[in-house]
Amino acid sequence: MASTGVVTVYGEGSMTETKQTPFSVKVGLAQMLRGGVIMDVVNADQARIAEEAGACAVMALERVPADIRAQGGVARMSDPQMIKDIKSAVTIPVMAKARIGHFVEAQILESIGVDYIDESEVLTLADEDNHINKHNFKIPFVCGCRNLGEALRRIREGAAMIRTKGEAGTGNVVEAVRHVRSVNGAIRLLRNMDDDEVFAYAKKIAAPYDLVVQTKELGRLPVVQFAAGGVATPADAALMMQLGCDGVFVGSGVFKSGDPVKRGKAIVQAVTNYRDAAVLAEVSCGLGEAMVGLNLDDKVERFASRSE
Ligand SMILES: O=C(CO)[C@H](O)[C@H](O)COP(=O)(O)O
Repeated sequence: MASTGVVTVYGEGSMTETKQTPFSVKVGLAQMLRGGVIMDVVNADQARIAEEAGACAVMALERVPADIRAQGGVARMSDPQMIKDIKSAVTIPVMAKARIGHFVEAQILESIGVDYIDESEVLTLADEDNHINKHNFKIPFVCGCRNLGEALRRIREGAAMIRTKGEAGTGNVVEAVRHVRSVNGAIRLLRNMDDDEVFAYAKKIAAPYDLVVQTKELGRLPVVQFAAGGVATPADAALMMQLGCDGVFVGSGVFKSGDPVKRGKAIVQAVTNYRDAAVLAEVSCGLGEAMVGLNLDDKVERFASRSE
């Protein structure tokens, strides 16, 4: 995780090859984001704020998750022109979201030159059974997960980067913590498992056996693992890092707060200095209003459960 040095690139020989770009190259590209913050932005001005704050990449989408929750309706891929405007406004990588299973949205995003595609449960599902075959694309994909089995299923489909899902748009970090602990706790169990037990464990978590073995050997996922969904403060971001993530996605937490410029910078500083409580205290001072946030009772829709 963040403290374990360089991630081994597993790909050739052990995972399905893409038709266009070796899987290991996509995994390597995603590794370049380690230690960074990826910020959701909905226009070029926000993208400039994110870059200025030190974000390692931006996620272009038409509504931050808190607004998707509040406004409802079908959430789809953003207007390609808006994404192009964001691409022209910044020098850092630009990600964009496609609906789960909507490989044509992904084809469009690839054709306009986005750097990464997020196949995201934050958008409305396009296919209830199938995710995109990500090996058919030359750019890397990031996908969400709640547990180890889900992470490895996405990697088998070609995801070069994993983010734990959390509950996007709630400003509540509890689900993000649950999902990071679930993935990393399962990896700790796996690490201590007898080799003979791995066959049954792979079946139990519905994950490809060879990827389970690789994860056991590495003691971590074979791709970068970011946290997402509900991170709203510098302390939340540092918590994700101390729990073993490689970086953090922040959406609503920045641009639904009282002072996005200040909070964005503070969250980036917190991820860089995640073990330094004095720095965390300093950057947490005077940030203005945090996003209001939601307590997760039964009435709150769980985006994280939309896919397995
Ligand atoms: O959808 C995302 C990643 O795919 C968002 O970047 C992330 O989940 C943002 O969530 P929040 O608005 O709660 O910070």
